[in-house]
Amino acid sequence: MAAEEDPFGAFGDSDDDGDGDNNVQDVKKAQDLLQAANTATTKTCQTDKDRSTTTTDSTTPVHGQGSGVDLVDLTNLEECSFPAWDSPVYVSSDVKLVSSLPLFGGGRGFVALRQLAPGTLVLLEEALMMWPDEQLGQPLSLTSVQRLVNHENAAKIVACLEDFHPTKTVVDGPVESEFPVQVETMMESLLTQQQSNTDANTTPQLLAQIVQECKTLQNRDNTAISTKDILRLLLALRYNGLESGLYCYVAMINHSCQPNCVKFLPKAASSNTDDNTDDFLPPTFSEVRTTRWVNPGECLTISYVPRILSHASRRHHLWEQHRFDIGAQLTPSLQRMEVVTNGGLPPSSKEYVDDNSITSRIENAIAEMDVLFQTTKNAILSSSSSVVSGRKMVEQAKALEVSLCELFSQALEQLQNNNHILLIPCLVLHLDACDLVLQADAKSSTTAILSHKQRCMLLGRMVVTGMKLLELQQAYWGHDHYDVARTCLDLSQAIQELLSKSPDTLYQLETRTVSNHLKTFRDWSTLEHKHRKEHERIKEMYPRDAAKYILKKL
Ligand SMILES: C[S@@+](CC[C@H](N)C(=O)[O-])C[C@H]1O[C@@H](n2cnc3c(N)ncnc32)[C@H](O)[C@@H]1O
Repeated sequence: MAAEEDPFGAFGDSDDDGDGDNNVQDVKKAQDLLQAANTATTKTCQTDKDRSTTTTDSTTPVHGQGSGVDLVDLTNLEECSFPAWDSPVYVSSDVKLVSSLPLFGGGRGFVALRQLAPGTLVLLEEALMMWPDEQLGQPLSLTSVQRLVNHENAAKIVACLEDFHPTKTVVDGPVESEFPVQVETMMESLLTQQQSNTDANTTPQLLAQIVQECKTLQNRDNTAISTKDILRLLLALRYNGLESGLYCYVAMINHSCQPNCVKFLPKAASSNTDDNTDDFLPPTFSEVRTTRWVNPGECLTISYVPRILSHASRRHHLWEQHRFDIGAQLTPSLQRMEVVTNGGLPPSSKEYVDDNSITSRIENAIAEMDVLFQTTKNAILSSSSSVVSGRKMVEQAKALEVSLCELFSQALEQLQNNNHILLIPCLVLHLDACDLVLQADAKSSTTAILSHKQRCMLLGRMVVTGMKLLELQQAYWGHDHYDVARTCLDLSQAIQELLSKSPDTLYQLETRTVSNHLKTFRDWSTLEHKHRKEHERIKEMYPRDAAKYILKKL
């Protein structure tokens, strides 16, 4: 399943927008507002577009890493439409769904017709089907297809899925080109698996049972649903499903390793709301926004890979799940962020990942630390606020923070590239762990458990980590991504507290690690102001109101 992201938690604060939408009459009016919001964003932001260089090679994608295609010729577009699909709630008039991309795998995709500013809402869509809770995080299997065919909207979903890649026509059609052969091989291997496997999710009995359960359903050409159709449904789910569920139009967005869009997790849109759920999207709705400037003729892309991974792991994951190969080549900006030790790229293969490679070992360590972080965080958030448990929680969070410092140093030592992409998740985890120590401390009932000195040292480490993280995120995502906003906020808050409590801590950082230009109170205060403004600037580029206006009027 392709990845989705938590958008609005990113800004680190809940914002009360004094609503004022009572006069909005209908969806049309709402769409005008949306257009206006997007236009306003375009006008006001001083973004990557205004900078002399952009770090992502957005207009010159290497096959499979960009959208899989170079810039599309806008004079020769074949628009595509799907009669079985309902129109999305909103699709920007500045993008077009086309059917003529030189891509294996359906050849369809969204293309920008005009330049799009970062944060532009391009698509708002209701899920065709959300996964049940027990499916979340689990690989899609025949059990998922069984749930689908028993869904209250099964007839509609099955009809819509006929247009998903690989389409029924491709599966049933003659094997003429390289691509259908690939699909054919996948179908055969699914069939062999289900015949030989003793796993309850793939047994022939289950397949036969699903065919029985489909008796009231049929293909669009009125034929009965066969074993082959069920396997095709499984393949279509695997190639097109997202973490939370199934969407038609979102599924038309192709993959890039440095994508220009993000699909927001529907639940995340409401997870930030303690008090006013009305302000957010219902969980079945989902939106796609740009995260950087997109040029006319560029394909809209998201990342199908769930986390930041090395090239070797991305390549294997994309092949395993989506059956396309991003190849061994990298764009120049990604190349800089992927080389290790002697300046070479770790060898990659679509078929397997070498578990002993430096990048694999670091990725495994990051995944383990991530689990530990989540467990510790859950324990802290659910703990009582007595002095004894408060002390214990702070100690646990501190131990985690130290381990994450260690993880970063180890990764840096082994990779020997202080711009490496894998340093990003190490630093994000470290920043989160610092925040957890502060949260645990704030939770303790009476007095703070951290001493003044301990707190200042921790904030100092947050500043160092935040500055490095910001540099890497800007190199990877550009300057207008909402993750950059989150780091700016963390940084400005840590600097602000140190300026008020212990500016000396900052001056000492300056001499040790950070920058030669930061010598005085004024220098740090200017930097704090700059990051705070950056956070506000980027936050403004992702207005939430537009989607809300549209949905309220549906
Ligand atoms: C979710 S669909 C995307 C829409 C698809 N292009 C279509 O026409 O239905 C995923 C499939 O699109 C193709 N695809 C997506 N991104 C690609 C890329 N960067 N390079 C090559 N193929 C890609 C792969 O075949 C993948 O399994």
